[in-house]
Amino acid sequence: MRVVLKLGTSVLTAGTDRLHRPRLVDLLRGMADIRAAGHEVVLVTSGAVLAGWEALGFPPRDRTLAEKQLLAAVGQGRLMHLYASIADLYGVPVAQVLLTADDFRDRTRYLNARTTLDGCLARGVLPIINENDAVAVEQIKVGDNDTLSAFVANLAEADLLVILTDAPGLYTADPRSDPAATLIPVVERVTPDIWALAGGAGSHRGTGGMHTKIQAAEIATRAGTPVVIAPGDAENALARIVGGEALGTRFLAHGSRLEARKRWILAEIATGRVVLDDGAARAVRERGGSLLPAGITAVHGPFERGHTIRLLAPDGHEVARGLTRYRAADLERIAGRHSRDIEGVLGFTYGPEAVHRDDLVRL
Ligand SMILES: Nc1ncnc2c1ncn2[C@@H]1O[C@H](COP(=O)(O)OP(=O)(O)O)[C@@H](O)[C@H]1O
Ligand SMILES: N[C@@H](CCC(=O)OP(=O)(O)O)C(=O)O
Repeated sequence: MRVVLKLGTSVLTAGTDRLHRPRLVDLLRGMADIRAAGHEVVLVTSGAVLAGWEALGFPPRDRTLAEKQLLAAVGQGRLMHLYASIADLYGVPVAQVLLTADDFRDRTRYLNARTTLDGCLARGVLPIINENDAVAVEQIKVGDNDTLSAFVANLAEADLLVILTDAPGLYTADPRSDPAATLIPVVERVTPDIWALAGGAGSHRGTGGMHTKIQAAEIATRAGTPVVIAPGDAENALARIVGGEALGTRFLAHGSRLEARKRWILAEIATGRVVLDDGAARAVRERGGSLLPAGITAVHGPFERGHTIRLLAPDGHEVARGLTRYRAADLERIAGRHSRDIEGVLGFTYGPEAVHRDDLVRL
């Protein structure tokens, strides 16, 4: 399974004012354990602002954006240093990836971020993601790491999103203020009744409380990824959740990830077209195979890398639709050529396929 794990400030501090080192050791051991069992982990972490606050000797709290950016700039490096040194104990190399909303909006940046994540996972590196707070002004911010983790789950096409926090899961009311509140073990759909359960902005150190977690669950489950919100202080929480134990609250996915992806590809407006030779048209239509540049006879742009394009048979009949890995101008130069020539012709390569079979919907 590919798992995106989100750790909130509340988990990293374990109820204190500082990053709680023993808690970080436990969490990293948990990640190392499930990696050793064959799973892939992408970590989305908060805690930069808190780490900066700690490093500067706990100055009076100031909620302005400029102050938070300053604290994050001070804290992000320290946070990463802690992660890197503890992960080292378990032989896990780490990578820092800082993202903002623009990285999800701009298709080229989106695809490049995905390439980096895939590269990390293929090499056994643990990617550690946070919002790039130091540069992200209000207009370009995702704003909270729960939502960021749902975007990352889509980007990484995760099989599961686990959000660990300081509450035992989603309760019928904020358990801090209502002692009679009880745990909701399974949420089939994020309905208005579920939204109504989210209290205010959460703990005094966290951002967003349960509201942003429900929002994250809605985004991820719509794209086909189930979500678990669970307590960060439960022993072996991650391994137990990945093993299927009912810990915290599980939000069920709407259909499979592949179905969601295909729905999304079909919903895109496709103005670009490529014409395939007979062999390629048959491979795509009959086997759902990838489209290689060698099978392309004509390119009708303009389109950019990552856009949805139409794949036409030699008679003009549309056989499939898919996301192109190359923009029109580049495809024109490599059309009809062997994939091993791509780098020589373009000076770079995004891989041997023009449209990968995972990005293709047959019609
Ligand atoms: N219905 C609810 N069920 C559980 N927790 C809730 C609910 N409504 C509000 N909360 C609050 O949300 C808090 C978790 O959010 P937050 O402090 O932002 O954590 P994090 O730092 O992990 O993102 C909990 O401590 C809890 O007080
Ligand atoms: N990017 C910020 C965290 C933002 C955030 O959503 O915090 P939290 O509610 O603790 O997950 C930081 O690193 O401090």
